[in-house]
Amino acid sequence: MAMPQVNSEKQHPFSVIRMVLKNTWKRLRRFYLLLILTALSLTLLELLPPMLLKRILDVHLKNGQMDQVWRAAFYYLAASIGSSLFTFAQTYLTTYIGQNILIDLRLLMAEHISKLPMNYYNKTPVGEIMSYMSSDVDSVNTLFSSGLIGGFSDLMKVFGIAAAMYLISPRLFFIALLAIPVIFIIANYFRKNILRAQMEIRKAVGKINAYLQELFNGIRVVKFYGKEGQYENKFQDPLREHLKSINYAAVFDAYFPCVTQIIRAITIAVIILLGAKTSSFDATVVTIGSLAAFADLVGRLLSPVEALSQEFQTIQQAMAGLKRITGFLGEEVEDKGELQYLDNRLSLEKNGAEIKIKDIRFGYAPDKEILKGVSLALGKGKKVAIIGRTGAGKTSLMNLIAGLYKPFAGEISISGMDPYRLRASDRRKLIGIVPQNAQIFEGTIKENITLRDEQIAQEEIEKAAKLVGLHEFIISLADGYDTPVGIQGIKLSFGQAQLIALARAVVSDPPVLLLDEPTSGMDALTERVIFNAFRAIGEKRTIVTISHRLSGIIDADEVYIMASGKIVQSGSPDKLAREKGWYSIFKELEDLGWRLDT
Ligand SMILES: Nc1ncnc2c1ncn2[C@@H]1O[C@H](COP(=O)(O)OP(=O)(O)OP(=O)(O)O)[C@@H](O)[C@H]1O
Repeated sequence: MAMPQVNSEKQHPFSVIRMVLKNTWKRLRRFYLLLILTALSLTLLELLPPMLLKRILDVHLKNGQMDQVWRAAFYYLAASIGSSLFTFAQTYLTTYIGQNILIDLRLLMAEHISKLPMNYYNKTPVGEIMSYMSSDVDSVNTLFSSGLIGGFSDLMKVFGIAAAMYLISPRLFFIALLAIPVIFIIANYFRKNILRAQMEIRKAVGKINAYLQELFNGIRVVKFYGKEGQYENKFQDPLREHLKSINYAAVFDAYFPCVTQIIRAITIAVIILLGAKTSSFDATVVTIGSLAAFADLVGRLLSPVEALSQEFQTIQQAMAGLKRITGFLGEEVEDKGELQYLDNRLSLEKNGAEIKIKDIRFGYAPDKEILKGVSLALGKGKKVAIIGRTGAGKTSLMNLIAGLYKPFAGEISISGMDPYRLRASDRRKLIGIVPQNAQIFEGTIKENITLRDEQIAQEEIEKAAKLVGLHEFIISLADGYDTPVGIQGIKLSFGQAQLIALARAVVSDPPVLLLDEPTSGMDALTERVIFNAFRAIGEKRTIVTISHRLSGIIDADEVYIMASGKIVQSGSPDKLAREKGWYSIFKELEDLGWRLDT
C-alpha cells in the first residue's frame, strides 16, 4: 500500500486528513460513492412521511378515501423501514471506511516514527508515542465517522427538509429558521468548553501511559526497594487529572441535549400556535395537513441541526487528537542528505575495514557538547579498546561510529563511507553492534538473530550461533531456533541474551564490530566464554570495544583512554603500562582489586 509522504513542515490538521482521504479514495472509491448515495436516499426518505401525512389529512381523510389512507399508511411504513435499512447501510459503510482510514493513518505514523532522529526518542516518553498511536488515532476515527461523514449526511437532511418546509409555508419556514442560530450559539459555547476538557483528557492519558511504561520497565527495582506504595501514590496525580477533565467534559456533554430539547419543544409549540392562527384566518394558506406535516418536519429538521452541532463539537473534540497527530507528523524527520550505498565494497574488506574519526564534536542538545574533538584512526583488522570512567562519552562515540547520530562537526568514515548516511539496509553488512544491554524482542530465537531479515539463510544463522557458542544450547531446546523468547517465550539469562545480540551482530558477517561493555555484569567464567566467542569472530575484523575497566578489553592492539569527552592518552597496552598516566593508574588500581566504574 503506497503511503503519502509527510514533509517536515508544520502541517495544518486537515492536510493530514486530506492526505489519508486521498489515499483511501483510490482503494475505496466504490464505498465512498455508495455512502454518498445512501445519504441522499436517507434525505429523500426523511421527507416522505410528513408529505404523506399532509396528503392523508388534506386529501384522503377530507374526501373520505379510506382505501387511499391505507395505501398512504403503507407507504409511510415502507419509508420508515427503508429509512432504517439505509441508516444501517450508512453506519456499516462509515465504519468500514473509517477503519480503513485508521489503518492508513497508523501506517503513515509508523513510517514517520521510523524516520525520526534518535534525539526524538531521547526527549519523548514512550507512553506519549503510544497515546498518539492509540487514543489520538481513535479520535480521528470519531472525526470521520461521527464528525465528517455524519455531518455530511445531516447537512443533506437539513437542506432537503428546509426546502420541503419552504414549499409548504415560507412564512412558517422563516420562523423555524430562527431556532437554528440559537441552537448553534449555544452549541458553540458547549463546544469550546468540551474541547478544552478533551485536550486535558488527552494530556492526562499521555501522562498515565508514560507513567505505566516507566513503572513496568523498572518493576524489579521498584519491588526490590518496596516502593510500590510510593508509585501507587504518584499514580494518583495523573488519574485525578484525568478524572477532573472527564467530569468537566461530562457536565457539558450532559447539559447540551437538555438545552436543545427545550429549544426544540419551544420552536414546535410556537410554529403550531402561529400556524393555527394563520389557518384560522385563511385555511387555504395553512391547511391542517400542512400544519401537521410542518410540525413533523420541524422535529425532523431540528434533529439533524442538533446532530450537526454535536458533530461540529465532535469534529472540534477530535481536532484535539488530530492536532497532536499533526504535531507528531510535523516532527522534523532525519535528513541524512544523499544516501551512500555499499555496492561491492565489502568484497574489498575481507580483513576488516578502516575507521577514521577526525575531530568529532557532538552533544544530545545543541548547547551541551559531550564529545569535544575526538580523533581516532584504526587500521583494517585492528582491535581497539576505548577505556574511560562512567560518563566519559564512550557510548556516545560508539553511537556516532554506528551512524545513529550526526556529529555537530568533524568526520567519521568506515571503509570510506559515512556511517550516518549509509543506506539502512547496508548498515548491518558493514557494522555489527553489541550494546551494553542486549535487547531481546518478542519472537523466536531465529527472529532475534536475523531481526526478521528473510534474506539471511538458516546456515548463516547457525554459523553465527556456533561462532558465539550458542548453537548447542539452542538445539537442546524443544523447538530449537524456533523457540519463542521474550515475554511470551522462554526467559534468557543476561549472558545468553548478550550472546544472541552478538550472533545478531555477526550473522551478516560485517568487517567492523562495535562492542559496548559486552561483558559488564557477567561472572568471570561467562566473561571468558564471551571473550572466546569474540576472539573466534574477531579474526579479520576491525573491533572497537568499550569498557570502563581494563579487564573488560580483549586482545587490544591499541587502547584509547577517554575522559570528559576527549581522548587523553593512547597507545599499545604495553606502551601505556610503561608510561605514567591514566592507563597505569587504572591498571594499578585494578591490580589492587578496585573497580573503576563509579
Ligand atoms: N540519550 C542521551 N541524552 C542526553 N544525554 C545523554 C544521553 N546519553 C548520554 N548522555 C550524556 O552524555 C554523557 C556521556 O554519556 P555516555 O553514555 O556516552 O558515557 P559513557 O562513557 O559510555 O558512560 P558509561 O560507562 O556509564 O556507559 C553523560 O553525561 C550522559 O549524561
